[in-house]
Amino acid sequence: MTTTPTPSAAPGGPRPSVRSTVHGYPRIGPDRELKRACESHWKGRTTARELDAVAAELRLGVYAQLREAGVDDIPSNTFSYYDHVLDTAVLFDLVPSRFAPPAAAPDREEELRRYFALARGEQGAPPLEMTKWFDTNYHYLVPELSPRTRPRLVGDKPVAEFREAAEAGFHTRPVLVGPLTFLLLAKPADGAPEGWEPVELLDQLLDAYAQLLGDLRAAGATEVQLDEPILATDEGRAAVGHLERAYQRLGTVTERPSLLVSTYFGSIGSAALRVLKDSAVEAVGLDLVTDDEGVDDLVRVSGLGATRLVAGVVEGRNVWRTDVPAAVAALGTLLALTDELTVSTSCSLLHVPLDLDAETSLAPELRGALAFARQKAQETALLGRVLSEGAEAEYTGQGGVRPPAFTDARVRARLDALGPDAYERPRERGRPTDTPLTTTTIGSFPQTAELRRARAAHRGGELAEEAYKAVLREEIDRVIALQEEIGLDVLVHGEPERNDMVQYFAEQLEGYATTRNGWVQSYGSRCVRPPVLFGDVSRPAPMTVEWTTYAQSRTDKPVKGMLTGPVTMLAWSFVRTDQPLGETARQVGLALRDEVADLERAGIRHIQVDEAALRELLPLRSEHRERYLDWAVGSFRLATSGVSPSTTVHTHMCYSEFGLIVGGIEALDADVTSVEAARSRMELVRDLGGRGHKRGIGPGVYDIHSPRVPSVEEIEGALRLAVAHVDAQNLWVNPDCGLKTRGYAEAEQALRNMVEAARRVRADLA
Ligand code: MET
Ligand SMILES: [Zn+2]
Repeated sequence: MTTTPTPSAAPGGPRPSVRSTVHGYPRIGPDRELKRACESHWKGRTTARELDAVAAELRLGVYAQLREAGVDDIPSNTFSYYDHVLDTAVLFDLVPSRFAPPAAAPDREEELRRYFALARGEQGAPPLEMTKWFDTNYHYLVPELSPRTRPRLVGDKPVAEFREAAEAGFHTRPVLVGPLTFLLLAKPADGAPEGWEPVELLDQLLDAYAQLLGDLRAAGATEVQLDEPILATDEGRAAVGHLERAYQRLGTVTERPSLLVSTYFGSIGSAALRVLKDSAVEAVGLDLVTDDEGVDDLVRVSGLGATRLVAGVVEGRNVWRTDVPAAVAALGTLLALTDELTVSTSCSLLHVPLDLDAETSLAPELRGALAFARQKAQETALLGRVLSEGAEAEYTGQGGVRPPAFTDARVRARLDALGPDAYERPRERGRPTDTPLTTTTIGSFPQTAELRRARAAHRGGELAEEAYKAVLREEIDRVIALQEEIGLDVLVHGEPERNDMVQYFAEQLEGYATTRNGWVQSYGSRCVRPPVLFGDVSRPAPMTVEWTTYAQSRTDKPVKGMLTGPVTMLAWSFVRTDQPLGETARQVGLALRDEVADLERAGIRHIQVDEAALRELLPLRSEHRERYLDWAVGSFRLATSGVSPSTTVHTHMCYSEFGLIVGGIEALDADVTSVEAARSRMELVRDLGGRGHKRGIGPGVYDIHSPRVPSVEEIEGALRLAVAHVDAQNLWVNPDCGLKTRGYAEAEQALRNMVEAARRVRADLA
């Protein structure tokens, strides 16, 4: 390997002083301690003090780990019991009125109870809505604001955590959600006047932030980080006026720490960058990984001058090792565009697992290409040392992160040989059924404790393969019998063999690896283990045929096969970055196409390919969307277009805000599309109806996210609304998502009510 000469601001001059930091760090603990501690507190098994003690230990563990990694500037207030946006709302007293106000002097028990009630709901008060944090799989709680909301500083979490760290010997940089991002992510509360927007509270909120900055300074903080990822979206970029006002105001606070405005998940454009450069803000953090435009923006504003650049060159939300020589070279270019530089991650490390050292069973070649949060912290520290101390010797051998063995010539040859007809089904293919309002479900049935135990025992080697399979077959028998008895039209096998809709397939596909301990927070105490898509993907053997055909053998009614689509397989995995995502999606599409063909050959007439995450991966900026939808749709069509015209292709999505991708949904060309519509009053049905959608549509008629059983009348109402917009022959009747998180008692009753409602509406049509 060739060693890149270490750059310095002035060739031959003194080395620049470059520091290192990270924007944030995983909070869940090495062994998901936070999950366990929260869940046992919710069950009433531990006191607030006991929970607080676990949390304090986790925080100090993070600081110690970052120091040990060699990171110079350590962030604090990156911890949260549930979500950092929720923390911000509570900090500034932005709590909807349906939650009882706190007692005059609430004790800690009461304080935490109220906090978790916002996240999880309580008697008579449903929780705040939860939605995806930008284009990640982390979910935040959406603040509800109205013109009557009065932001004021009522909490001290950032100050308390700063002090706690200081007492333990760590001088930290408190991290706050920035005011602009907070307001643009909030929504108007029910009853707010039409057209009113939360950003109208900006000035009042800034006063509260100003007070907080003063408090932090008084506690000894010298720098504060304000996260403004909203600037990577169209909406944020359009709000430069507000941005200017916000940082103008915060800049004038007399006794304050210096301000780092950190942006991530994409470039922010030169207009926003110029505003920040010209403001009183001392440092700006830029994501230089997600797209190529960050450096261009810097050039366009002629560099940052005296404003310090916190350069996000270490990828914060994927798991690949940094190509250190390439990063050193990139940082060299940046040194010409700023007087002062700090090396950082592209975003918070919240989105990657904690420590690669906890993985013992990954193949060594793959392991050598990976870095989790702790390793990424070490990388930023190393980059800082290389630039300021010339520690080149430390990184010999840290380039070339991807061994060539991960490519598969057969996969590439097969894809190259495909013509355009591989992506097309005939336009004329008749109706999937003769009945209007065909009833079905989305795929999974309740995952009982017994099933989970059997799966764990099978994994642990205590339950032999055949015995495990017998348990699964028994479960399928029961699910099929139940559906027949309830009177559903298109049945499913219930997915009892799947731990997770992505991991199940990742375990069986070539090119994918799964981790033992690679947990990442998804929401609250819920963590997921995204698999790693590292190489060319192919399907060595059928993945679902055994279970689907077994189910079909138990009934005369059609059984629908269930697969997870290419985009969702990518969205909920860590994906290789050495080729465009679209290319990787096509490989997954091809592997699924093989599975679809095998299902069809085995006599399965309905095949569903779930694209639950189609909306999630939609680029944050509209200019990138057409290209995305192009490859997303292409990979789905590759997976599904090999079937005969008489096979019914279904797809499923679980979001309600589809406005932006209605065209994409149409382009998938599925025969039946089921969507989450229960909570959005069938807006999508109207949208599609308005566009003259010709294929089947199954707007979810009830919300499976709640244990509540919907009444027949309620479902009937939803269906009557739907038939007003969609031809009844095209209307399918189903819940809004899979039933795996529900119990049998409620799932069964809800399905009975659903089938009865469909019968009533059908009878009226006749
Ligand atoms: N087929 C899957 C299920 O029913 C789809 C879930 S979408 C998150 O569980
Ligand atoms: Zn779903």
